[in-house]
Amino acid sequence: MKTTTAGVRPLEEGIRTDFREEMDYASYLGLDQVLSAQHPVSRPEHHDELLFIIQHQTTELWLKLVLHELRAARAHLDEDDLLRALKAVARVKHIQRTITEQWSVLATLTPSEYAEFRGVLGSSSGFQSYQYRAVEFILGNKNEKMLPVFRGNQEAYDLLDGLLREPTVYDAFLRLLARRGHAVPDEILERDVTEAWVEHPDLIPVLTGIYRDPSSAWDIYEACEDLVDLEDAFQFWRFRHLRTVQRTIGFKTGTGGSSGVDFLKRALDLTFFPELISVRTEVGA
Ligand code: HEM
Ligand SMILES: N[C@@H](CC(=O)c1ccccc1NC=O)C(=O)O
Repeated sequence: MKTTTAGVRPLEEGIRTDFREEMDYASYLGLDQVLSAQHPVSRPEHHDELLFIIQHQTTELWLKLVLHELRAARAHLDEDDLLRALKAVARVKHIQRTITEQWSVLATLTPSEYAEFRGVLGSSSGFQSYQYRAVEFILGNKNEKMLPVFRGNQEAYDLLDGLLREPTVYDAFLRLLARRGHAVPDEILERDVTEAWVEHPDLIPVLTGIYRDPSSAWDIYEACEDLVDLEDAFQFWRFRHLRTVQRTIGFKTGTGGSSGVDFLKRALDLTFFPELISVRTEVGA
């Protein structure tokens, strides 16, 4: 009878083992920088602060990729390459699902554990996440009142100031629709892109026409549904964040100075693409 042995798997002849003179896994990934970028400030160091830091840093790394892909999607839309834009959006949706799922790790931080080191955080808060703001801006939730928060960080300020002045992914999508001959209102095509998006009622009939006859523009119809997926996924992240906040600090005031849960709740009422929601009221009405 074959017995199970703990044993040791022999290394194959061809496996490389000498990286004294060439790039290896750690040097390619810059692991010396990445794995030495966690600096707990609690003294003595609290066991759970590493979790708190890594949860944020992994989210920020994923947000860096989200921004990279949304910039690419916007560029592909500007080049009328809708399918290539949708491939970038599809990747973003998977990233969003990943960062939403990882809330389950932070949810293992109990209120008592968090209270033991929350004090060392000072006024720092995720409210000051410039990559989160950048993703909100490129999707259309622009707010120039956010920029002063980043006066002390020129790189962050310039990133957000740039995105504030650029068209959003939705602008690029609607301009593509106009180039395809759809009656996108001029007020949209000529809008001040530094402003937050507000619903344009005259756009709804254009989208209703597509939703009532998808065969007239299947790729546009699919793109609309993908944008709604993107918004849903963003809201799911906001909701998981809100639930995590509620379970760790209840209804305390936030370190960033907000009312906390009630302030976060109001973000759930926002929508990046209001007309794509309103069209659902019209279809089948
Ligand atoms: C124990 C865990 C957490 C607590 C208690 C918490 C609490 C809060 C609170 C109270 C706010 C409102 C602003 C303020 O007054 O501070 C906030 C905002 C925010 N937090 Fe967290 N947070 C936690 C984890 C995270 C994590 C892991 C991230 C990931 C990056 C994050 C990202 C954000 C963002 C982006 C905002 C701004 C949201 C908005 O403006 O709507 N938070 N957080
Ligand atoms: N605003 C949070 C503090 C907090 O969560 C935080 C602090 C420093 C860096 C990131 C944070 N995450 C999200 O806000 C609180 O009120 O406890």
